[in-house]
Amino acid sequence: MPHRIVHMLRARDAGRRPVMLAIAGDSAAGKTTLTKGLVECLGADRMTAVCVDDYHRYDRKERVGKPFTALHPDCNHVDIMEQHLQLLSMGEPILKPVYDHATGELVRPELVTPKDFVIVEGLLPLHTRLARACFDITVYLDPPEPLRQSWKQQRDCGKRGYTPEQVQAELDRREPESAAYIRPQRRWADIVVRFAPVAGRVDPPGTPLSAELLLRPTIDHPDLAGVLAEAGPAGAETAMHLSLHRDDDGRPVDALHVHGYVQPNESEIVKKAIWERVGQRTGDGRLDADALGRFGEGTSDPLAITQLLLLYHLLDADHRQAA
Ligand SMILES: Nc1ncnc2c1ncn2[C@@H]1O[C@H](COP(=O)(O)OP(=O)(O)OP(=O)(O)O)[C@@H](O)[C@H]1O
Ligand SMILES: O=C(CO)[C@H](O)[C@H](O)COP(=O)(O)O
Repeated sequence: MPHRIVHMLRARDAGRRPVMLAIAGDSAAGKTTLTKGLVECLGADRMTAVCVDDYHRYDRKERVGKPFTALHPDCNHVDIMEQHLQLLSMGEPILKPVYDHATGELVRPELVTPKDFVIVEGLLPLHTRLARACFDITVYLDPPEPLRQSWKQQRDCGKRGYTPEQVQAELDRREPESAAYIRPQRRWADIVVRFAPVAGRVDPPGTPLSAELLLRPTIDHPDLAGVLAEAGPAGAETAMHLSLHRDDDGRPVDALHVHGYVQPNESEIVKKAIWERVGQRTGDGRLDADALGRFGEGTSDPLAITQLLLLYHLLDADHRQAA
């Protein structure tokens, strides 16, 4: 079973290997935004980011008239992606294909040498068992569909030269493949992240979105009890609280709610408490706190807190390897 071999190779005592984080989700779900803050916080000298949409089999022109969209596994070199993920997870370099999203062309491949931490983001990083076996931490970004569609409209019209009608037609064409291949990856995530407004609240324009994080017991999460105690008694005006949810399979799972509408000083208390836990695992490395929570032209504390939690997991996985 090839996925077992990856686990065996990665577990054997062969020195340090990169910590691998997957961030999966549909187009414009916020993967690049989440990734960019982490890379800038840890530093590009310590972290490598790879987008697996670079494994598209056809360029934009070639895809016209094909019976599938860019979301379909047949429209991607999934087997080569798997090979490359295995190599990266063992610290080996790859010659990665490159898809230029601005022009829709496949361009010159690039040499990627993994640093201590590797983030792999894209449409299908958790599609196969072998790909999943390469990761230490897996995340699925799950914004409500209307929000994702508005992000895709803005981004594709603003940066990729599409008209609103073209974007809507493409979203409609992709929907069956989103349902068949993208959304099923949610099942394999250790953490499912949903940025969204809180239902029933009317907040002033510009209020950052809140975040709900399902913390599945597939990895060891930090003990948040101390952080929550510092945040104060659970309530609408505190920055964060935990609740018990039923997961898709009916099992109970912790849900962490991070409120975007609270006063900045409330978020600061939570950020400081998590930073202290992150700091215990940092070693000598420097971290740039200002890089967290940035999107487009705005800033968001729920985004910063989500990134901080992922930072904790990355450093914790590295710390355990060193121990
Ligand atoms: N937490 C957030 N709060 C506000 N806006 C956000 C957030 N996350 C993402 N966005 C916005 O959504 C848009 C799409 O985000 P992003 O480019 O990160 O998505 P993506 O999943 O990487 O897309 P693709 O895979 O299609 O390239 C961007 O304009 C970004 O500013
Ligand atoms: O879902 C996507 C990730 O951004 C892209 O839309 C896909 O990678 C290719 O699409 P396009 O034809 O617009 O370049």
